[in-house]
Amino acid sequence: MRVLVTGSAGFVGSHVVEALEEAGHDVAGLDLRNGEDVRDGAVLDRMLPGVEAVVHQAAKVGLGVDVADLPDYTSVNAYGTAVLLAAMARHGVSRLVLASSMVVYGEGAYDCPRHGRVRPGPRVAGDLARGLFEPRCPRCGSPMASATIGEDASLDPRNAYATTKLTQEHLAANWARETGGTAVALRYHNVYGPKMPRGTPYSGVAAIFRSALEAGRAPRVFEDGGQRRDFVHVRDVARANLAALSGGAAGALAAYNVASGEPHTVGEMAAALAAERGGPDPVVTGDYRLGDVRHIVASPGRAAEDLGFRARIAFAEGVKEFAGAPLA
Ligand SMILES: Cc1cn([C@H]2C[C@H](O)[C@@H](COP(=O)(O)OP(=O)(O)O[C@H]3O[C@@H](C)[C@H](O)[C@@H](O)[C@H]3O)O2)c(=O)[nH]c1=O
Repeated sequence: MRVLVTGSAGFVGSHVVEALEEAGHDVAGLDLRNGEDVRDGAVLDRMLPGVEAVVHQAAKVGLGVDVADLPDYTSVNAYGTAVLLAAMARHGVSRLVLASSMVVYGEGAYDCPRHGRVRPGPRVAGDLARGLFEPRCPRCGSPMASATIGEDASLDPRNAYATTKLTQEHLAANWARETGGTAVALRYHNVYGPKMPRGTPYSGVAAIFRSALEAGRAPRVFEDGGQRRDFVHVRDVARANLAALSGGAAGALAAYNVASGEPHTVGEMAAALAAERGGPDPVVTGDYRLGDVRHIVASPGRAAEDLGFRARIAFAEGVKEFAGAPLA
């Protein structure tokens, strides 16, 4: 297939390009680093003729918790996707794979012993400052056990980044309905791996820990380090994109978790990276970021069933490689 990858020079995008080429696809790339803006319809008009599918990775990423960030996130993620979809319609491109994110869920799922499956709201500063990190049942205050989250869970985007990621899904669903196109949204969990951007506020915790260790500093673990995440290796994420190119159904958007199915705590990630690099040992600070979710544990079953995608790189193996791999 002739495939256009947007964000092709980025962390995930560059691995996607490699995976698609290895599978024999004819890949074109578009990236801001090469002066190509997805919001520029004329650029798309030049690149889309002959393209059969678009894999849309270009986005403004990061935490996006500052209201001042809203215009930029909306412009790049929401408006950029709208321009891309309109151009795809003009050129009769009928297949889209979209990089979405687990942030569309907000907090993870929990089981209350009295009320069953619960989706708690944001944790409050007062509780976090007192070290009360685990969300309690909003109805009865009982402690809850974290549970896996599936694609049918209610969506609860809580910041600029999350809101524009969900908007991208809605726009893609609209495009699919109107044009009969096929859209697959991949909700990435915590992606890590070679070429991850060096520790900036915009990169994930694995890169931030890795950068600290490289500089001889101890990784600083927030809360008590018990926050659960699904760390999924970037080459597995690239394979998920490849699988998504032949998934989905005409006229609709299908959304999938892209996850390893093997949750680990943030403390485990810090400890494993520090052990691989020979220290320094992580420091558990008790600090917290307001707006962070406590646990988000993915159910990877639907992607396995519908797309045949199963992550192959286990945590121990992936972290061992990442500890010594190049960062961007
Ligand atoms: C930066 C940092 C985070 N943490 C904790 C906070 C969280 O509980 C946990 C995970 O934090 P983060 O990796 O920042 O991600 P996160 O789990 O909040 O996820 C979000 O993060 C964005 C970077 C991505 O763009 C988003 O798509 C989304 O994945 O690690 C530390 O303990 N130490 C640190 O130095």
